[in-house]
Amino acid sequence: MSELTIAMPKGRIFEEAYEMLLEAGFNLPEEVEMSRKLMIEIPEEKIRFILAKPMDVPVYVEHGVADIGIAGKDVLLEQRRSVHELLDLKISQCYIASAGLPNTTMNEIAPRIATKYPNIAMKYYKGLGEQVEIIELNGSIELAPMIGLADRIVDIVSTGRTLKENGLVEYEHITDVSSRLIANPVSYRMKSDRIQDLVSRLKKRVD
Ligand SMILES: Nc1ncnc2c1ncn2[C@@H]1O[C@H](COP(=O)(O)OP(=O)(O)OP(=O)(O)O)[C@@H](O)[C@H]1O
Ligand SMILES: O=P(O)(O)OC[C@H]1O[C@H](OP(=O)(O)OP(=O)(O)O)[C@H](O)[C@@H]1O
Repeated sequence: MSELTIAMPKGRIFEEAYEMLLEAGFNLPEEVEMSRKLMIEIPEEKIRFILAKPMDVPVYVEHGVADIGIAGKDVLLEQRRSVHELLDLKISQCYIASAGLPNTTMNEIAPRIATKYPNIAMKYYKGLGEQVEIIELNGSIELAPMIGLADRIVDIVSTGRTLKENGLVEYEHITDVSSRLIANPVSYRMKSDRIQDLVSRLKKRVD
């Protein structure tokens, strides 16, 4: 049996993904959840986990240092890396929307859009025929319209609480997001038995 390296995102996806793997019958020690280690070997399962920033998971998978990984659709749409998307795990469900201060129209000449997703935002507004200036931020995106940095934000919405508590309203729903199982194309061919086994076990948890 070949060894499988799985890139897991730290942060909010981790817990749900870890639960799914447990439910799918993988014998994972609690250590994976609790420790600060970034690489964890599970010899009995011939699995090695690497714990990465969510935005970096597709990088490890594209380069083949991880055979498979778990990544948000937002990250996949933003980065468009050469990886196979194998399964919608239907966890960490949310969506990407545009939002801003209530009752405001966008500045007609090059409206400013603050976002962590410059490619998704650019593509969206281009599709609407609007020329925009993208202001890239790394977090706390909702601040941008509040302090006059941008006319709109393009960001993740889940419960809507962050928008509400900051006096913003949603304007357009752009796309739905959930976490996906992704694979390196070469690993997918070379380790197809192991990867197919993982996919079918996880699929049972999703359906
Ligand atoms: N509020 C949310 N509710 C549900 N899923 C979310 C939410 N925000 C983000 N996600 C999904 O979870 C993924 C990881 O989000 P997380 O906040 O853990 O990462 P991050 O913001 O990139 O990391 P960090 O906060 O460490 O910089 C996102 O790529 C997205 O798919
Ligand atoms: O609709 P809600 O349930 O309020 O969730 C949406 C918020 O969650 C994410 O932020 P995160 O918590 O990752 O913080 P960040 O600002 O550092 O990205 C996202 O960027 C929104 O700000």
